[in-house]
Amino acid sequence: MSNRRNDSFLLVAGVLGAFGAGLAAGRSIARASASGTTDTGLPRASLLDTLAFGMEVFAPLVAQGVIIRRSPVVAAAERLDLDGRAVRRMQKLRDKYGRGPLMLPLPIRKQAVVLAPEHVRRVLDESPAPFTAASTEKRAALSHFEPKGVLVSEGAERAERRRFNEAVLDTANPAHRLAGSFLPIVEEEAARMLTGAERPGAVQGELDWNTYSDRWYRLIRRVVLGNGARDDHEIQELVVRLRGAANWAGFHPRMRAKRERFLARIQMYLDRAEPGSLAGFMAQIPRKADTEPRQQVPQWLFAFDAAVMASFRALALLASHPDQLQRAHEEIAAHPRRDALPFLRATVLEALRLWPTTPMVLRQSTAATFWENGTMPPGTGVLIHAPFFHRDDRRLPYADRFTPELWLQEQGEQDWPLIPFSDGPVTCPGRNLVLMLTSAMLASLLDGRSLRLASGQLLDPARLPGTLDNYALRFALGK
Ligand code: HEM
Repeated sequence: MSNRRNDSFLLVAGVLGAFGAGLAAGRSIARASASGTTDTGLPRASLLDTLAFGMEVFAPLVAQGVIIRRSPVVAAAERLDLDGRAVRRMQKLRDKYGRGPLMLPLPIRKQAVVLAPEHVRRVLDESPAPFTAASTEKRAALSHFEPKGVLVSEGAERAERRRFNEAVLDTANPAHRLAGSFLPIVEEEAARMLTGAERPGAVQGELDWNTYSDRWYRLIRRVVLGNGARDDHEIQELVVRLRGAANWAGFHPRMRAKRERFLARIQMYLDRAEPGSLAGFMAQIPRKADTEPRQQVPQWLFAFDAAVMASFRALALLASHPDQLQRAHEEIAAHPRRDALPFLRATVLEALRLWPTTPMVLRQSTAATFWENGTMPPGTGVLIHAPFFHRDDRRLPYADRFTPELWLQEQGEQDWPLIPFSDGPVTCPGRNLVLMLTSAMLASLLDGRSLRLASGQLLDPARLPGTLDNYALRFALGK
């Protein structure tokens, strides 16, 4: 553990060092144009503001782990309120520079930060062209395990892989057409979580992160690859190792042998095509030469992590809001079928709004783009900081409160942009599947049971924390 902690602190120092060095090298460039606007009219951040952005917004997110979270850094982020500070820094940048997009004077890269809600909408609506999701840093990270995944694909290949993902994940359908196979798996794994029977040392009736996530990973392998993969710990270890490397993007050597072993194992399950799993369903979906089915699967295995985190945090929200917990119990009693639980879905969405699991939505412009106040050159990285738009207390009266109603009614312009699953043509195609499984999991755990936060103080409903360390949460569930 202490090695992991040292690693984490080294990483923070490294990220800050790299950002600082880049800035130092770029000093001369910035001096040449210190007027606060670029040659093409967009506002340009001062060196000090760029450094503050690097230290308070960018570095904490990279240090917490973009592809796989580093738990000790998440704990430190909660203690130091790093995500809250990041939002306040973004507010200061908006106060000073207006609507943006704000260009950062980095020597190594053209980089913009989005400051206005309508610009978020534009960038997401105009993806993947001229704002490609396959940005340089995303390609560097994801090529460790899925170089042909849809998220890092372009042009006709992207269109085909997107079609394939949407078909297998049944994107448009609130209840996946394999709900009849998936929901009993949720029920079974929830029951095992509750007994904790197979984990030595686990306390009966108490649910900690290790028990919760172990059972979820088993559930995910069953849903994605089939029951035969339930205890395939090797594939789990491979995905964790490869994602660990991906956190370092291009700075970590490629582990080609591991990647091949991982993809070959996925292929084995796809060949087996177990009925009732996504692997089985996939076998019925037409494909073309460049679909690359097995390279779409790693994203499904790893993106479920966010669902595990969000649903555990959703439990913390319910435990801290007795009226809402009562409402959850009423919904569960009234809906014995677990494929339509709007309030519990809204609770998971709120956990994702309050603590977004994709805090940085990244794009890169493929052509010059024209804005009210200037032109952004092609090849510019565009960063949308989701927590700023989700938790901006100057704009949103509910910024720091649990507000499930937001997701139960039609969202208004004033709520835009709440983008836990992104939006536009690159929006997450797994959204409905995730919401179905997580809400069913919450229902199975809470059905007829009381819920208490056993790991510490309740959350303050008037001011929810900027970071919530999911790894430290523990719940008592009783009859
Ligand atoms: C709570 C859980 C999840 C959250 C919050 C989430 C969020 C996101 C976000 C924000 C993006 C867009 C990234 C970008 O714009 O750059 C995305 C993309 C994607 N997600 Fe999810 N995701 C989740 C779970 C899943 C699951 C379980 C699957 C599959 C089973 C999945 C499949 C995908 C795929 C394939 C893409 C790429 C879409 C494309 O490039 O067109 N996600 N997700």
